[in-house]
Amino acid sequence: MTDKTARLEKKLSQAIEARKALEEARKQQVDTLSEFAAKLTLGCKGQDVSLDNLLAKYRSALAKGMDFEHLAPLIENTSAQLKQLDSTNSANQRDLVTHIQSAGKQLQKLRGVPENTRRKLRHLLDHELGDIDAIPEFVPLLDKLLQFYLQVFDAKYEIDSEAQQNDPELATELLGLTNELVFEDDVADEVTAIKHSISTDSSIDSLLGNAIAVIRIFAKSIARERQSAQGFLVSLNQTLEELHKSIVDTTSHSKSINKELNALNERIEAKIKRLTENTQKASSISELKGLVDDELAQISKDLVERENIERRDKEALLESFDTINSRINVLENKVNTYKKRLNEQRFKSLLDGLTKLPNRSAFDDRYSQEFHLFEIQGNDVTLVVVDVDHFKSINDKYGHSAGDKTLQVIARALKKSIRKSDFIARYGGEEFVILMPGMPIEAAYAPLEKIRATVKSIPFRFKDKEVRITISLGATQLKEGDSKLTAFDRADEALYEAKNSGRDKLCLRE
Ligand SMILES: Nc1nc2c(ncn2[C@@H]2O[C@H](COP(=O)(O)OP(=O)(O)OP(=O)(O)O)[C@@H](O)[C@H]2O)c(=O)[nH]1
Repeated sequence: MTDKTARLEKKLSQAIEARKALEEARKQQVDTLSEFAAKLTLGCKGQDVSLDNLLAKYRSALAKGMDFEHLAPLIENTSAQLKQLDSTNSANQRDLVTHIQSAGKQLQKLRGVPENTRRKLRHLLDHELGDIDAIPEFVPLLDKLLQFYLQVFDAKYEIDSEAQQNDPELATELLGLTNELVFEDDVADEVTAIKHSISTDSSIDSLLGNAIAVIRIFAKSIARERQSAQGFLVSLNQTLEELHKSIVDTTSHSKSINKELNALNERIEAKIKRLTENTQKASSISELKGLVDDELAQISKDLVERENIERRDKEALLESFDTINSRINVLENKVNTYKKRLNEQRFKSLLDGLTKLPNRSAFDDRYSQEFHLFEIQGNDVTLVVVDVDHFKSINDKYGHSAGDKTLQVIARALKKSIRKSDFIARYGGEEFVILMPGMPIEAAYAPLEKIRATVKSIPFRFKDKEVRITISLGATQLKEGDSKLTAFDRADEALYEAKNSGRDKLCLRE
């Protein structure tokens, strides 16, 4: 009898141990989830200051191990803030579109716009620009393009004779702007055709049409980018909400199971106590047998019930962790893919689409850094401006794509000829800049001469004719009292001198 009671007590204490282990495992899983949720919030950082603050609070609450009931209001606030951010973005974008459209409507009212251009403009304003969302990095470029459009438009109303209808300067400017934009591969042919048209026809009407075409392609690519960003944020938000719900469900489910188990435990303990008391009180073996049989039957039933509850709890818990885990995996993949895209986009926006060299924005950044270092350390920095000679005639004689190919070949040759520590960028059109930190101008002479000779020795072949292409270079060294602009102007003057003294030359300016 005492044996049976001891066995029951042992079984009970084993059950309690198993329960403890289960709770420990659950605690560990919840800790892992909390850590992951904290990392996830870092993915949303940088969108908005108040959102950043809420996310920081959320992370610190998770780090302190705050339980989910207390986290719930924080999560609700964060979700509300995310929604608000989304509606603010939409409102800003609606404003931008309204401004663009009202400016465009005014333009449409003006007389003298060629019918074809007017039609394209109307389509651009009514459809394409309406579809875009303003991603901050793209706004300045879009703005530049629109300003360019207005500039060409003004030019149209200033011209008074047929002879002035061409404006090569504006054409070069539009070409430069188009070069600054990085387009997806699927529109590469369209962009090449537009660039060709800009460099072969600088009439104002054609420039107006081409400016619209560039804005159209650009707006499309922004809309695409925005859609994918929006899709990502929406699904991130949804998955976070689902995750939150799963965790809250699991927690409340565990709470109710705990209550059930505690009641059952109390019942079992009371029965064991009663059994012990009754065995002592029993006056005959048969009375004792009857009592014990009844009680044991009850206790066994309770223990089976207990096992069932625990099994169900364990299964439900495992199932809910599986769901949470798979949601987290999906989310993690989405976050990684999107981060990769963002990095690519950031990287792309600093590269020149044609030559894949750093573009002018990248140069401006690097030049500021080098200039700053020069101001505090006074080290030697040589700045070089390189320009392809008579490049226009290559376009004119052999076509715009031959011109593009030439720029790519020269860019590769320049890149190969400089040191790892030097920096080269395509500054615009057929112009490149090189920064040579740690290089005094006297020492730069020989390597720059070598670069000039290397380009001259490239065997270009167009229309079965061997063509020699040369470059002119102007170089200067940063000196005390310089600003970025004065130093750049000095290098430009040196280039001008090289051009004026017959091209295919390197000129230095102290
Ligand atoms: N193919 C092609 N041509 C371009 C590109 N960017 C600018 N250009 C052309 O480069 C030419 C530059 O001509 P100019 O500034 O007159 O100079 P140049 O003919 O090189 O003559 P010099 O500099 O005086 O030796 C213009 O005809 C532009 O249309 C481009 O990305 N591709």
